[in-house]
Amino acid sequence: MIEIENLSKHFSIRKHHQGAFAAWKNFVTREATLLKAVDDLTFSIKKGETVGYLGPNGAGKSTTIKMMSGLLVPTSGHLTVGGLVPWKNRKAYVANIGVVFGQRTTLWWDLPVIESLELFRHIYRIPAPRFASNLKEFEALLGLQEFKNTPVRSLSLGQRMRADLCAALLHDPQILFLDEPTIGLDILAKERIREFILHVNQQRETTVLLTTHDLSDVQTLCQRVMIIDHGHLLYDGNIPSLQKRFGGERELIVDFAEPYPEVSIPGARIRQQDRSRVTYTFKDIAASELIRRISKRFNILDLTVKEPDIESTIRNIYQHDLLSAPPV
Ligand SMILES: Nc1ncnc2c1ncn2[C@@H]1O[C@H](COP(=O)(O)OP(=O)(O)OP(=O)(O)O)[C@@H](O)[C@H]1O
Repeated sequence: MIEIENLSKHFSIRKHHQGAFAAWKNFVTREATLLKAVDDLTFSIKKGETVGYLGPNGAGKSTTIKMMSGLLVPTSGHLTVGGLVPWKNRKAYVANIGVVFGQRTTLWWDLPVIESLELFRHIYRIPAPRFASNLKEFEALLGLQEFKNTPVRSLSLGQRMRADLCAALLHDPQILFLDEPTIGLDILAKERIREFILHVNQQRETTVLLTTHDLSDVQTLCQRVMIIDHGHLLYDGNIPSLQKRFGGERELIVDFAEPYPEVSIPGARIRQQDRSRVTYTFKDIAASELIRRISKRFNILDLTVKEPDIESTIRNIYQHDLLSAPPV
């Protein structure tokens, strides 16, 4: 569905010197440096996949999405989406994609939501029955009724995002690009949007590429994650493998039948001991083996195993540059 090979986007940035002489020098020499926002990227995405596209600020995520949606032309490399080149076959291409940028709306600011949606019907030449049935379905799922006659400028952020999602999908695109679709939303609004994206992916087999800094979006929606930084692809795989490779330690909380004075176990560290409750941390040993070792020596009342959360795994990767070399 999406094929990307050796894709790069470089920006030429003018150097800025301070002062009048420097400004003159700037003007005369037009000194520039090259910023490699996306650098030699290769990957492909199959129909129906939901992929989380992650990376720290400035990593090159939006630049990639802009190229994929045809808003930017690459410096070099190959990119096709559904067999089309996004910035060449514009008309045929936009019929195939839906785009939502969390930071800005594609709707008409002064028009009521429903009139904006009607305009999309004309722009995309959506047949009337198709438009009506899609609108009915999306209205119900996104709860648009309560604000469909309100001008876009007066909507809350969560309402605006719901209206934007509806607008992006009315023409039945096969691919949906989402750039920070839940940014700034409260937990309930986020949940509603995630449920809607899942529904669309499952019922219509829409391919979804999602950039977000909210990792619970990724956990709920994505079977696959790609991590980029400095324009390079650093990781491409699923969340469990990422956790296994870069996750922190797991925790085993044990409630003993009585307080034992010495509860050390080979393969685990004691993080906390509070009378008969002990918290162990472990990484290179199976939980079942650890439990076996403990139960051999002590009487146990209760056990809980806690996985490291994805948030701390990703933080660990960014902070320690764990993926910088060699690339996967
Ligand atoms: N039009 C442009 N001209 C010059 N530099 C640009 C332009 N667009 C993006 N950049 C630079 O390219 C790099 C990648 O930016 P991009 O917006 O793709 O990052 P991002 O991963 O989406 O970041 P964020 O999570 O902060 O949105 C940044 O250093 C940015 O300043």
